[in-house]
Amino acid sequence: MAQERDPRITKAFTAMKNIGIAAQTVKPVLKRLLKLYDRNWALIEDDNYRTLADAIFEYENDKMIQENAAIVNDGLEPPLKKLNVTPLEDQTSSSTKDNESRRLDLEEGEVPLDANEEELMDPSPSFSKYLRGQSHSLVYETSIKDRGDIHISTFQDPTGENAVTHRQLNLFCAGQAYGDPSFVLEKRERIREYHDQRNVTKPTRKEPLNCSSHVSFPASYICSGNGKKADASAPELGDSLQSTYDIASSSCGQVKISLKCNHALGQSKFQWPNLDALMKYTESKFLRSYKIIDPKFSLIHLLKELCDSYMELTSNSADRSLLNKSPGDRFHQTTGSHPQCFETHNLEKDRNKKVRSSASSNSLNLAVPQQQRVSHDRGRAFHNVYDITNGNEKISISLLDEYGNEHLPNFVYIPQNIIYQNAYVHASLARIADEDCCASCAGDCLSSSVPCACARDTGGDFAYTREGLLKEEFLGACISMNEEPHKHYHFYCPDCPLERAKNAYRPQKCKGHLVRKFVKECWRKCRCSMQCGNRVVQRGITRKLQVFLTDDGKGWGLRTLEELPKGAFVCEYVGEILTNMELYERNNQSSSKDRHTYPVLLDADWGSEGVLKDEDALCLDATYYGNVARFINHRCCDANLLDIPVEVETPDHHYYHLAFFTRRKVHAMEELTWDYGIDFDDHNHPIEAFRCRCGSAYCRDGKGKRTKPSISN
Ligand SMILES: C[S@@+](CC[C@H](N)C(=O)[O-])C[C@H]1O[C@@H](n2cnc3c(N)ncnc32)[C@H](O)[C@@H]1O
Repeated sequence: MAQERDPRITKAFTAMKNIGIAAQTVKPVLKRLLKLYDRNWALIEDDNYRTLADAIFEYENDKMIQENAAIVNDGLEPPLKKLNVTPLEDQTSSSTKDNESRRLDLEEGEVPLDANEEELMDPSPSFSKYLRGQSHSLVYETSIKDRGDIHISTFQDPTGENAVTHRQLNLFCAGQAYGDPSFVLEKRERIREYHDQRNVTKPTRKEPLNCSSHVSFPASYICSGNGKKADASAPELGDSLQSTYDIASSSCGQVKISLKCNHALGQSKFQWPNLDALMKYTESKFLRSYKIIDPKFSLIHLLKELCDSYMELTSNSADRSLLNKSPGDRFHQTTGSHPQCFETHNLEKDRNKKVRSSASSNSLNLAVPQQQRVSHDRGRAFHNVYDITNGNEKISISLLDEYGNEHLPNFVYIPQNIIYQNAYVHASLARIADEDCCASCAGDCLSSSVPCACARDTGGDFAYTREGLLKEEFLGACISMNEEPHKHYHFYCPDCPLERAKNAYRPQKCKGHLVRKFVKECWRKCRCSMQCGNRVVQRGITRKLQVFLTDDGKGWGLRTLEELPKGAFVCEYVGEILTNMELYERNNQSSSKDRHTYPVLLDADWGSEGVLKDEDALCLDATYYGNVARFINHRCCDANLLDIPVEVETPDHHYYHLAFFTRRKVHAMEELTWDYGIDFDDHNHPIEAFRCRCGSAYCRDGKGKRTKPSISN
């Protein structure tokens, strides 16, 4: 005679079925719980079977981890570390000693078999479709700790709409280790709804079953398909109509960007999308709309950058007008003031520190950069320009005068060189011969097994690494030329345009021009894409930079706000392209105070052709029109930047780009400097040298030591 079923078993199975857990999954766990709790049903039934539900999830979680480990072990990867996971079985074992003698009513085959119980064993048609051939059938949640990162991976599908096999899930976890937050969240929500429906107050655990971390949701997880860690946390579910989803935050977490969704206004069956998919989807829309071509573009980075910029502004900005939020502002200020914020300085005290007065006045009355803010705080004026480039660069570059004692620089920001008047720049497609371009390349030239024609000028190998840095060997050779120019080849013009410009009637003998190494980038006639790794300088500034007022009397300077690796491109020296003659005339016309202190001679390959015509002897002047490089101060010998000639569109090298690369790793907030190559002893030079305040131990300006350092690292 069949034994009469305990109605409590049926009720437990029904409760679990209601939250999508199949009878066959409930059975082993319930069996163990009864054993563990000494058949105290009250503990199991409490909180509408909360304990049972939690135990099932933990049990499945343990199983998943073990299976993941098995799969990973099958492959080449080491097993995933399993942290703090104590199988339910283990926990029960201690109790079982006491309870061994107790009879278990819920034995194998004792799952209720009457009509209702039948249903428990054979779930709804849609659910059974999902279950076919599967050993498990519930909301899965996996919390795996691997090398310190918590990966969550879950799936659920009580409706059968998203059938994912257990095996597939495991592979997903092991192979990619990226989770889909939507599943975790939905499951979590369903459990909460389940308890809510029954008017349950905050659940209380009678006894911890397991010390596994999965019950509380980790604050962050690996969410992106490209392996980048994003700060994303489970939505706050406190309010049933609204969920908040943190998607990005500043480095220290003070500023966050969240998505808030009002379920009541959206679809009835709200589901959180997978963050990675959401980012990819938005990115593709974004790329289409704004034609962004940088292959490294990532929306999550953009959002993180927004958070960091927010912090930077609040930290660095002495200008309260930038920080003060009006009701119409898009952002709410959610953080407290950064410790560095609003540091106060005494104007009188600072005034004594100031050495240089502004050199900004000039007869051309050129535009002052827009967006400038000048504020007054406790008697002191601050300058804070949000973006001195006026949107001309892909990245904004701020200007900060913490002392409030300097005039704003007066120039027009240009992102690319412009010809002043007479300079002859041979930049036509017809001048680029086939051997000067890669007409049969596609995509990224750096990924081709045989370097293309564009690598010919750099000895058959590209100057850049795949990471967009200058190769060690190439950089080393350039550093050596810079440190010991006398050891390298110099070209001596038979009729030097430089000397001609100084004195057309009685030009002096050429002093020699160092023949320098060039980087050669792919250009328009090349068939590779704009994302080609051999196009770095032409893609413009990507590093976070800031113009600031130096505290050692050099005037404005440029610093990096982020750490820069060795060999990184920082910016190009941009200005007006003048002939040397034009520059000389400019100098003669201006008063000694207005002397052009921003010219650079483009003489790196003057030896390639015979006598240079005046219109071919070019230089760049950033006095009136220039980019951020005009703020880079000089440092004798051990500067952290190196200027390197770059051929983009002109193979003849009379005109070329001058690009700054880091000579070594540069720390965030370090001033960026380069050695102008000034001979402080040359008193006949048309431009009088400034008194050097570089602070280098190797300063050449009379007072410093004369030995040259080697700073190749
Ligand atoms: C290219 S600009 C650099 C930006 C400049 N500091 C400014 O405020 O616009 C060159 C001028 O900066 C100043 N400067 C650059 N390096 C210096 C140094 N090591 N010592 C003193 N003054 C320097 C000199 O006035 C020089 O003529």
